[in-house]
Amino acid sequence: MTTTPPPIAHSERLIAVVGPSGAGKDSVLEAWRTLIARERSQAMPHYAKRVITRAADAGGEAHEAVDPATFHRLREVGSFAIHWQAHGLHYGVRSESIAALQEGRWVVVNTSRAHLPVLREAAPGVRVVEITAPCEVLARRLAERAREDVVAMQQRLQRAGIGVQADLVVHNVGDVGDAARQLHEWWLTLPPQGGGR
Ligand SMILES: Nc1ncnc2c1ncn2[C@@H]1O[C@H](COP(=O)(O)OP(=O)(O)OP(=O)(O)O)[C@@H](O)[C@H]1O
Ligand SMILES: O=P(O)(O)OC[C@H]1O[C@H](OP(=O)(O)O)[C@H](O)[C@@H]1O
Repeated sequence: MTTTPPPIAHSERLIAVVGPSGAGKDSVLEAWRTLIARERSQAMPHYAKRVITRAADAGGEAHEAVDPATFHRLREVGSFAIHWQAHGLHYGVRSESIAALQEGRWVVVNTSRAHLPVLREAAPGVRVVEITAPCEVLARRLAERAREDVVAMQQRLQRAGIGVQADLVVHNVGDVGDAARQLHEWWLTLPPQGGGR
């Protein structure tokens, strides 16, 4: 039996970061975190950790690695506020990972473009940030990152065209710090979080 994720309260402070594989979602979020840390007056948004059926040592973000059986069990008992599937992997965000929304804090989740319609149903206030780059740039970055094999990279590139309606589009083609700055400037136009910025 598959459980439908419950509605997400206070979703107006949820930021969904999406974009094609290799666009630099993780990199821009990391650069944004560094930027905010430098400007100490600003409270950090909460970055939601992901549960993924991918090996812990696969590289990239620090995710919670689980096997498929564990993932399905967690999903069936309703542990996830958000969950989706892509690239043959399962992804989930535990309810406690977005609990900061209840305190009026901003919560950032790196999620899937294909899953956005479902997420918008559960979280009508969600703000969507698309991070993107041209196809040839994606191909080069995926090859350089070398986290996936060639077939998996091709499959990721084939999804590059999935369209999104976003509140902010960041073209991450130059310095990653510039992309993070664009995201930051946009975030500063939004209502401050509980406890201020
Ligand atoms: N502005 C940039 N300039 C040069 N390289 C970049 C830039 N942004 C990201 N990269 C590099 O591109 C690769 C992909 O970046 P990253 O893993 O952040 O993308 P992603 O969108 O999170 O991808 P995925 O969805 O596959 O996890 C990484 O090796 C990263 O170091
Ligand atoms: O192609 P779409 O549906 O946008 O997204 C698919 C998935 O690919 C990326 O995952 P990863 O970080 O590369 O594992 C995204 O974060 C998302 O979870």
